[in-house]
Amino acid sequence: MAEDMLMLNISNQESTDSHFSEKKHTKSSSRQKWTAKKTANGKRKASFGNQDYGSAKQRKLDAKINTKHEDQAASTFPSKPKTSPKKGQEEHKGHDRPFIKTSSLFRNNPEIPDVLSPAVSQVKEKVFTGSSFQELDLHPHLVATLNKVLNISSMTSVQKQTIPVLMSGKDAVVRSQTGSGKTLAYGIPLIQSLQAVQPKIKRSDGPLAVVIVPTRELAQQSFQIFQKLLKPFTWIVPGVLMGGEKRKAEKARLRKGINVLISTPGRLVDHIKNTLSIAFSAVRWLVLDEADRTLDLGFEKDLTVILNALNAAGSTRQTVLLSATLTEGLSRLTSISMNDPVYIQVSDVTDESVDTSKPSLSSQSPPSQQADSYAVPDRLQQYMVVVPSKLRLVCLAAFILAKCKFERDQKLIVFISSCEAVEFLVTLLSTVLCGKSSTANKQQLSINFLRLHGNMEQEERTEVFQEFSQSKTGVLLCTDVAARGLDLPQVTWIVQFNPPTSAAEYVHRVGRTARIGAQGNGLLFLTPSETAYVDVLANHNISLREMKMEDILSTLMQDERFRGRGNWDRKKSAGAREQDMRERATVLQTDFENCVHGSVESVQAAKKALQSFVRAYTAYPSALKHIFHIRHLHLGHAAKSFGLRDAPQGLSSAVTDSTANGKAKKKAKGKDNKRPAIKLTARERVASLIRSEYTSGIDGESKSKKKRKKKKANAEDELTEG
Ligand SMILES: Nc1ncnc2c1ncn2[C@@H]1O[C@H](COP(=O)(O)OP(=O)(O)OP(=O)(O)O)[C@@H](O)[C@H]1O
Repeated sequence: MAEDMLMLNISNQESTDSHFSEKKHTKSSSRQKWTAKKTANGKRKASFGNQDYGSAKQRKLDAKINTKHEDQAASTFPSKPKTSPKKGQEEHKGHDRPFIKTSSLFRNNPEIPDVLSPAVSQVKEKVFTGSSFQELDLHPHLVATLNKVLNISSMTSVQKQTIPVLMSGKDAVVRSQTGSGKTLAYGIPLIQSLQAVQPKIKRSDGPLAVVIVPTRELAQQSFQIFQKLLKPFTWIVPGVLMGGEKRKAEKARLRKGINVLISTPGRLVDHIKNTLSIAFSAVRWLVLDEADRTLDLGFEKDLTVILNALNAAGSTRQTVLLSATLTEGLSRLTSISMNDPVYIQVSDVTDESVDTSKPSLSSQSPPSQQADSYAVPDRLQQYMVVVPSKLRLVCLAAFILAKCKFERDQKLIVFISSCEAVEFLVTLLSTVLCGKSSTANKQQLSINFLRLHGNMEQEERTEVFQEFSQSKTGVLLCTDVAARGLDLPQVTWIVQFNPPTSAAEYVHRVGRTARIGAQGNGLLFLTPSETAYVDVLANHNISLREMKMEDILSTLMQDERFRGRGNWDRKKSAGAREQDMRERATVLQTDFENCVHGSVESVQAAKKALQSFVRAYTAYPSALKHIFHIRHLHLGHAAKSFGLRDAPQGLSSAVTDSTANGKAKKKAKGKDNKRPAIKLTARERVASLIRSEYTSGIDGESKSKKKRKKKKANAEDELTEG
């Protein structure tokens, strides 16, 4: 009887099923926990607890729910044959899966439009030159260090162009593609000049060089490079300051003396304001790496404080700005106390007749030619895939399986728009794909899932950064905190699961692969309503090839863990193959949903992740709002991509219960008093979600805790940090 009622309700419409089924699942799996545990070696590992979430009985119930619900309408999925198994096929011996109908996941999706990436003449840069460092007038110990410690002998194009300019004492604005060796392009002349200072530099001289970088990981990485370069020049001391570290310890190091100071902007400002022992009178070099990011809105203020402090100290200095995407706001960049800078742009030098030893543009004028065109590495293969929202999660999972289970030595970085979504997806993907939550018939699969985002403790961030750097395989899910400057070896794929907020950020994200002449690949996920983003990239001479969603999903045919009950003879027809693929995608989605709905905690985590995704969606700049607008989001479908069976219902009522949504209250008036089934339009729900993210009280937090959280979220803008 109860089950009949359940089926009656779910057959009404998509949005009602989750309410009931969620209850059922929560009850049946109340032992599960969405927790992060410390393992024996001290590392945090996400888990759902240690028991099956899907008993055979439970799965049968799920299937019934799905079946009843899914019979409603024909799929709008393009070119799908309507094939369903005959009655006899429903009982598949030796298999505990109930018969899976695939129409829910593949139904009511928007059409996938044909996407034509406009033809562009991609800007190319030649990475290497045949010139060796010996040609430059460098200290022999520095050349030996490059050869022996860094294993480097010939210069890259950007180094060949930049080092002589900086050695001549000039300021420079340097633009060259990602992974082309910009760090050494400024690092080598900087060390060359400091080692020659007479009398020899002493620790007590304080900073002679200040290097500003946007993120903590990049600060650590740059610091390590300076440590190596300075091996023969032991009297010059490098040091790093960055948010997340203990201020007291940093103060003590500053007091002892740091000659090459590498810092994130926020933390340096902090010390300028609070540490008496920081003196800039000896500063001769100022380097702004990833200069366009460091000068982005919000951090301009910090930079002004830093520049004022340097100027007040009265020292004359050389200033260097570097990035792969120095275009907009260039005049603002150069006007920040640069002295007649030389503009260096390693532009199209695939033409052998171009002399790469000379700056490609007039030394007096900023780059205007190709100013809007970004160079991307020559051996980078760029793809995009159009995936309807509902299918995004299974498609990402299938792609990860394709690379990590069925190919060898693959190392992936997956960019996601918010910390909460990273945190949630890393747990969900590792639990379901690695079979940690599996029923007995599923084998375990070992994929090393890691995460990196700004809400993590610094100690753990450092640990993850190092672990992923050193590993040959694995999947790093991260926010844009890892988009710039990081030199993580052997990354084979960059997946942009959420599109970046600008073409420049696209270039930096994708630039974490195909570095220094290596081969690499990028895959950008777009929904059908986001395909105009391809034109935005084309405006910057970036061209992508299309990968078909079906080709990604077809990986699931190789994975028997996701086989449904249908006994498809795949050799027979394309239709049977497609039906099999859909069935498996549905099984996988069902596994995700069961996993999420297995505990109250995991549902809350999914909701939080969904909210943060929606919030991030509102953060696209106005120039991109015609593509990324919350109006285009289908919340129910987006919810599926977080393993939720529906857009959070509780949330809307929580919103309407509070004063946040007067409109909704009005609608609710006069309806069922006991359980106000408030129906909001999709738009209202999105608006409620955004408004209620920190105020809805869904997690019952105290006001002050929420306030603190909000403050943290604001400070943690994932792009630049203190
Ligand atoms: N001359 C060289 N020969 C061989 N490898 C080099 C050379 N110069 C630098 N590299 C290596 O190339 C890699 C990329 O260098 P680097 O991180 O400086 O690139 P980048 O241009 O700053 O990239 P991004 O724009 O992403 O910050 C590093 O591993 C570095 O050690």
